[in-house]
Amino acid sequence: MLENHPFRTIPRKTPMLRVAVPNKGSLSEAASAMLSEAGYRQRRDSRELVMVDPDNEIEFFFLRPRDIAVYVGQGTLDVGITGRDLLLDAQVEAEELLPLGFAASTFRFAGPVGNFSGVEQLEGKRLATSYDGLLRDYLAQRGVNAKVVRLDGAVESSVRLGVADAIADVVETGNTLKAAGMEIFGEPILRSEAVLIRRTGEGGAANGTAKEIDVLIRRLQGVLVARQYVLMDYDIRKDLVEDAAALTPGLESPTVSPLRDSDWVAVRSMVPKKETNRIMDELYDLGARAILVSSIHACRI
Ligand SMILES: Nc1ncnc2c1ncn2[C@@H]1O[C@H](COP(=O)(O)OP(=O)(O)OP(=O)(O)O)[C@@H](O)[C@H]1O
Ligand SMILES: O=P(O)(O)OC[C@H]1O[C@H](OP(=O)(O)OP(=O)(O)O)[C@H](O)[C@@H]1O
Ligand SMILES: [Mg+2]
Repeated sequence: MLENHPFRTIPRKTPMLRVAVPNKGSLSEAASAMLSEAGYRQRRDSRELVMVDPDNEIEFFFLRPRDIAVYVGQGTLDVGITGRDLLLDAQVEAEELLPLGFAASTFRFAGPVGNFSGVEQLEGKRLATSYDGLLRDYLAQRGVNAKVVRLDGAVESSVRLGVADAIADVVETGNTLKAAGMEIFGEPILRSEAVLIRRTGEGGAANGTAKEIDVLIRRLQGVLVARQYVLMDYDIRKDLVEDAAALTPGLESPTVSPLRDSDWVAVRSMVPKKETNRIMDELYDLGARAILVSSIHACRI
């Protein structure tokens, strides 16, 4: 009866790794893009609920990002990609394995312009949020008693509509808050980004998938490094090589190779992508020439 059902499990000797991937929202596209870059097959049609990658012995389940921590926490799925804020909000037995460097946001308090300046002013107030678990924990830690109003979305409208005095919500650019006549106050409750998660403790890799999880982590780390670093090559006079190496220390140590002109050497090093131009300028000022930058397509560190 289950033969053609999308959730049928294919009988196998060793269990496949079961991975939860966001099917919609802010995390979805970037998560699938990262998995593709890491060499995994991803769905072509956004209505697909499950997809097997037989070459890598992995099954991907496309689920709501908010639900992913629940499936992983219960051990139904081995690992998943979700937001750190969603993981903490779910209050389940799952932990972060690897930050993934996309969908960065902060979770913050905000109120009508001029109304609040600190968390202590929230005592006895009504706070609207979609992340009530996260917010209740934070308020309890700080000993603030406030009424938490749980809403599904468009939280910025809740104050104007009279159901709350202030809000706690995801802030990326701050444009949504500004448009609603609100401003942030207090320290950020949390800094979030997409993360790879796994069930906490003993049950972490209960069904013999520890090796596949390690491979997945290493591949994702490879993508992160390839995205964050470039390869820099340059020629420099031998007596300046120590100064140059200080500018381009690389991950372990730069490669220094001899040149036909024995007064000069060629140096190759990995450099943080964001600092490429500053480092090129400084190397040039030092006397380096033929400075070349190339992107890293893939790597294992
Ligand atoms: N600008 C943003 N808006 C919402 N969530 C964001 C944003 N930037 C990053 N995120 C992260 O995305 C995750 C929320 O994803 P989710 O799919 O639930 O929300 P969404 O993008 O608001 O989708 P939807 O409202 O369509 O359900 C959280 O981890 C959040 O921190
Ligand atoms: O700081 P910004 O760049 O403006 O982004 C943050 C806003 O984006 C999200 O809302 P979304 O559009 O997902 O609507 P929702 O609140 O209904 O989920 C989030 O809940 C904030 O409202
Ligand atoms: Mg939303």
